[in-house]
Amino acid sequence: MISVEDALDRVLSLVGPLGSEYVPLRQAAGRVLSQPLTAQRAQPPFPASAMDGYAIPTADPRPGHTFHVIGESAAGHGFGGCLKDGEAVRIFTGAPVPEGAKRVVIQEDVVRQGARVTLRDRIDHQTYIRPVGSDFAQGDVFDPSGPLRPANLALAAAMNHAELPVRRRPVVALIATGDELAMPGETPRHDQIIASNTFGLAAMIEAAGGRARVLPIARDTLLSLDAAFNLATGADLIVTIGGASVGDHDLVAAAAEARGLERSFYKVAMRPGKPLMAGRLHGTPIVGLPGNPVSSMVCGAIFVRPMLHVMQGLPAGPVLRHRSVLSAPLAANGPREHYMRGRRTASGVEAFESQDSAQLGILAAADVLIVQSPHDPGREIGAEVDIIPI
Ligand SMILES: Nc1nc2c(c(=O)[nH]1)N[C@H]1C(S)=C(S)[C@@H](COP(=O)(O)OP(=O)(O)OC[C@H]3O[C@@H](n4cnc5c(N)ncnc54)[C@H](O)[C@@H]3O)O[C@H]1N2
Ligand code: MOO
Repeated sequence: MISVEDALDRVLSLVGPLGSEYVPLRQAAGRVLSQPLTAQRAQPPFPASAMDGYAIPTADPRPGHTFHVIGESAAGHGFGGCLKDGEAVRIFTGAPVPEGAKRVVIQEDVVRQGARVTLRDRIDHQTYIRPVGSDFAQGDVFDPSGPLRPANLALAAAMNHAELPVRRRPVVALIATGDELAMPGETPRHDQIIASNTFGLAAMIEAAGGRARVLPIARDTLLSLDAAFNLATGADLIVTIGGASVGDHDLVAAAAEARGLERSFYKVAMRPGKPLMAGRLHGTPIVGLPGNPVSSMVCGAIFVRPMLHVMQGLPAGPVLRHRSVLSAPLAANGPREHYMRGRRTASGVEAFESQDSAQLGILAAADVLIVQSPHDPGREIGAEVDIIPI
């Protein structure tokens, strides 16, 4: 058995960044740029008014000062002329500030009578002019560090990019295995259960930027598993679920070996998730998850998600941990790193009493995994712990 850290290094060494493609802005949310963007123009591209009011050619006007209004500048309809002493242009937010203007006076600070405006008693000292390029200059480089967020997309649009160069989404072939499995909505035999992990993992993969290709359930025969591997051809990553342990019907490794599996490791000192397997099958990375529903989801979060990050060009590393304090004690741990299903409470976090890796109800109620090191002697209320939000 290897450590979780070692296993993560090994699975991450099986993958690398995928190629890139251009996608329309509207499809780029959550994708990762494959090259930095360069602003095609400055923003604002002209000195722009920040307020509704009057553009005047005087930087430091006095109360009572009067101007003759000679035209209007609206957003999308600038004023063509140049302001001279004693003149003003009616202006609106976002409109180009005319040549010769030194500042904008907001309309609340003037009295307008016909074509004349007179400044009221109290006028502030702001110019209300946004200089050219005060948001970004032409040629500025934008290279966000993570998946594209809504604000990033707005910025890319403002830089006049209609399509963005992004990493290809990793295609993940998901193979659930087991004679006991039926699909949701089917009428299972009394000795069957419903395939559940598949759907949790598919959602996890897609939330992490991948595309899940859910293949038909493979039965517990070498022939059926072989057929499933054939269907996985072309995927960027193969993930199997179940059949990873030592039982007579746990045939995933045997079926993969018959096809030339280069195994990287089998068994990790973690709980749940001990019978995890990883390697390469004809060049394609493969991860064999344990079948227990919680085990497969926890291994998905700890190993598959970071692999998908690397495939999209994001930095390699473990899932982000936070610190919290215990609001209930933790019992001593055995030799495996324990990823305990827990919940946030008013004063910290606490682990659920049952940590059975078959119980999806508890996983669904949990909002954190509390990480307990191997051989940890146990912790009192108030002790600090690492948590992983889920
Ligand atoms: N003698 C030993 N027995 C077991 C060991 C061991 O070390 N020695 N390890 C245990 C651990 S830990 C785990 S985890 C499980 C993993 O077993 P497998 O990966 O072989 O998984 P299966 O036997 O196929 O299934 C286990 C369990 O999960 C259910 N399952 C499987 N796939 C799905 C699915 N897609 N959706 C929902 N549920 C699924 C399956 O019906 C079983 O109940 O082995 C222990 N045994
Ligand atoms: O380590 Mo197995 O993954 O629960 O129960």
